[in-house]
Amino acid sequence: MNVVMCNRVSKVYGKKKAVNECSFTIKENKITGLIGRNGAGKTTLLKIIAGFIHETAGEVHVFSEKPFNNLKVSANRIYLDDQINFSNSLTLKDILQSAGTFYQNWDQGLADRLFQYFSFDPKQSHQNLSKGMKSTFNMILGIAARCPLTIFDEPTTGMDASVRKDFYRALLKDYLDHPRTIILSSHLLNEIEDLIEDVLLIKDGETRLHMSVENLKEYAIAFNGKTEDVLDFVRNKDILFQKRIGIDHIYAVVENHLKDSEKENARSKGIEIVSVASDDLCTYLTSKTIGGIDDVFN
Ligand SMILES: Nc1ncnc2c1ncn2[C@@H]1O[C@H](COP(=O)(O)OP(=O)(O)OP(=O)(O)O)[C@@H](O)[C@H]1O
Repeated sequence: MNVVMCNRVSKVYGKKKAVNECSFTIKENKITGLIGRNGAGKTTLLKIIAGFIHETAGEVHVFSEKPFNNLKVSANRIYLDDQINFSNSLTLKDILQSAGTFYQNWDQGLADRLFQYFSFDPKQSHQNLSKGMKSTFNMILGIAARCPLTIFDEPTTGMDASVRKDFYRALLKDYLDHPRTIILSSHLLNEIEDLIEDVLLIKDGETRLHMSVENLKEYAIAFNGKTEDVLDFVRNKDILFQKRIGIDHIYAVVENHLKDSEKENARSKGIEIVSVASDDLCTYLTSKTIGGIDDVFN
């Protein structure tokens, strides 16, 4: 079953198209990583899916309903980001307790154990938490709520490395016992690569790619060798990224549609064929130029 369906969804703020005709579906009980650069439209897209803001054009369905101001959708999803605010009169313990009355699948025992593990003070107010501690507290809410649709918008903002690791591990462990549909946005694929099943990559508000992490690993291939030989070899191919190495060498990345015979041909010319890390590939696919920052200096 599709939990999220977006068909040519756009969101315009004044003259800015934050989301531009995005189309994709997210199936039930999958963890999807929404990856994109700063300003790519991740938050806008997630807020549309959560039902906080209305799309300008296109069609969005969440649990087969239009999400904006929809009770069924809001009862079945949780959206967490670092902007979340709670009343100052509530302590952290109060917030956890009231969450239990709000979310049908709430696991108070798990929330309490995570709360203790991360050494929170039950009497503290949410407002006075540090940035990283706010994110950690949000994580507890997001995991213990066990909502059928769980949306984390850049959940690890401010977290230190060990808390980040703990977060991903806790989320994965709980997901394996209680599968649900989870969307996590991030700038960095490598951090969440082991956790997610699918990658939804957006660039300038448009869907650039939507596929499994497994397929993403095979999506591109790189050639490393003498500039003349490599450029000759990739002449009729779309170059996703290229970088000059030294005086007469180049590294060029193209989509991986190569036949074995072509690979052999490249090798026979002394060109090295190397795989491309998924994280690097996402950077190349969302870059404004095929040379990246080097183009500024060339
Ligand atoms: N309320 C708003 N009014 C005007 N422009 C907005 C508004 N919200 C977002 N934008 C613009 O829409 C674009 C997409 O913003 P969005 O916050 O969705 O990106 P993002 O991918 O989440 O970015 P980041 O990774 O930096 O948080 C940006 O150019 C941003 O300036």
